[in-house]
Amino acid sequence: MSLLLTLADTLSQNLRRLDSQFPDGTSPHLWDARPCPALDDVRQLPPQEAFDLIDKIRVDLKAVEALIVPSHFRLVELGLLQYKVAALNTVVSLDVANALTELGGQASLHDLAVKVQTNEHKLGKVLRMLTAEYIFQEVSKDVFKHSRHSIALSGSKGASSFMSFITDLGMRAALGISNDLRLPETRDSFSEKTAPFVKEVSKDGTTFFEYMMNPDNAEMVTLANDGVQLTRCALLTDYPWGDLGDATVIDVGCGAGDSGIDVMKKYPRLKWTFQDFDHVLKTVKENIPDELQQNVNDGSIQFVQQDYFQPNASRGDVWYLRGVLHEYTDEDVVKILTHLAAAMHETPGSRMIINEVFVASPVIMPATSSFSTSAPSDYIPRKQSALADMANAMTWSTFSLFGGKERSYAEYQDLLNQSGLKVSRFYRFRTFTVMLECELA
Ligand SMILES: C[S@@+](CC[C@H](N)C(=O)[O-])C[C@H]1O[C@@H](n2cnc3c(N)ncnc32)[C@H](O)[C@@H]1O
Repeated sequence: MSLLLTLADTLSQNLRRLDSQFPDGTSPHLWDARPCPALDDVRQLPPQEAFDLIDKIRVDLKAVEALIVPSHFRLVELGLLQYKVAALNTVVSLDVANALTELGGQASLHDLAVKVQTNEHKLGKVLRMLTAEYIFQEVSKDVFKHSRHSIALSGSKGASSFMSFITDLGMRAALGISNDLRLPETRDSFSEKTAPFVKEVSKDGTTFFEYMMNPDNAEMVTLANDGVQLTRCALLTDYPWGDLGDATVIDVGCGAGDSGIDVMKKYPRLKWTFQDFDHVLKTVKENIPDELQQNVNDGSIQFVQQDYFQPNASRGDVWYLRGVLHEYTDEDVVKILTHLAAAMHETPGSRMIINEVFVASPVIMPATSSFSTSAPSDYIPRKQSALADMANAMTWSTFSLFGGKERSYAEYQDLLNQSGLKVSRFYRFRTFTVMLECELA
C-alpha cells in the first residue's frame, strides 16, 4: 500500500477514535465563535487517550502535507512563516478581535478597517493569512467572522498579550539563532549574557531577566504568568502529588513559589519548604494566599535561604526542581545535583522530581523498518515531552531569551548518573513538560 493510502487509513481510524472520546454533541467545532469546552479550557485536560490521539493525528497530518506538497513550495512556505507570525502580531496590536466582537462578531472588511483605523486592503491580506489557519473565517467575500480560535484573542484576559510578546520580542530574538550557532564566541555558550535576545534586541548587554525586572516592563511578569497556564493543570494533575500524603517537599530555587502554592492548594496535607535567596523568599511570603496562612503559622510551610551550589541545610522527602536545571551547563548541573544527592542521604527513601521541557524527536524512523509504508505516528518516542514540535519550539523560545540548555531524557539520565542518582519513573504530561522522578543510585 502506498504511504498516501496508509496515512488515509490511519488518519481515518484515529479521527474516528478521537471523535468517540467526546460524548454526544461535544465533538470539537470550528466555526462557532466560542471555545470548545473539551479542549480550550486551560484548567482541564483532555482524557489521556484523546491527548495521545491528537498528538498522533497532528504528526500524520504534517506527513500528508510533506507528502503532497512539492519540495520547492514546501521549503518556501516554511521560509515564509514569519508572515503568519507578523499577521498574528498585527491583529493583536490593532486589537482586531475585540473590534470584530464590538461589531457583532461579523463585519465587512471596510467596517473593520475603519474601526481599527487601518488600510482595508492590507487588513484583508493580514486576515487571510490567518483564515488559512482557521483563526477568523471569511463567510462571504470581504466579510469576516470570529472562529473558535479567533475568539480566544478577544476579551481583556484573552491570549492576545502573550501572543504580542511571542510574535514581537520573541520573533526578534529568534532572528539571532543562526548567528548564535555560527559564531565562535556564542556557539558553545548557554549563558544568558550571550543569548540571542542580548545580541538582537537589547544590544546593550541587558539580559532578558534584567529587562523583565525593569519596572518599565512590568507587563512582562504578567505575560510570563500567562505562559505558565499552558502547563499548570498538567503539573497538578499528571503527577501523583496526592500519593505523597503529608511528605515534606523541598522546592529548590522556588522563584515566585506559584507552582508550590498551587500544589498545596490542591493537596493541603503536603508540607513545603521554599528555598531561594532571601530577596526572592520575601516575594514568596507575600504571595502565600490566606487559605495557606495557617500552614505558615504551624510551620508546615517554611522559607529557607539556600544557595544550591552549597551543601543543603534542609531535610525532606521530595526534592522538587522546576525550571532550575535548564539554566545551567552540564558541569553546574552535576554540582547542584551532587549537593542534593548528599542531602537526600539524610532522609532514607527520599526522591527528587525534575519538572522541565524535554528536547523531543518528533519521529524516529528505524533504518530497518518498513517506514515507507507505515504512518509516522507509530514512531513517536515516548520518553520525551509530548507535543514534540511545540516542546522544541518552546526550548528555542527560552534559549533565545534567557539562554540555558534544555535537555533530552538521555542527557538528564547521564547527568543524574554522574551525580549519584538514577531515574526511577518518568511522567509524560498532557502538555509539553514532563516530570522525571529520581532516587539515590
Ligand atoms: C528559573 S527560576 C525557577 C523558579 C521556580 N522554580 C519556578 O518554577 O518558577 C530559578 C530560581 O533559582 C534561583 N536561584 C538562582 N541561583 C540560585 C542559587 N545559586 N541558589 C539558590 N537559588 C538560586 C533564582 O533566584 C530563581 O528564583
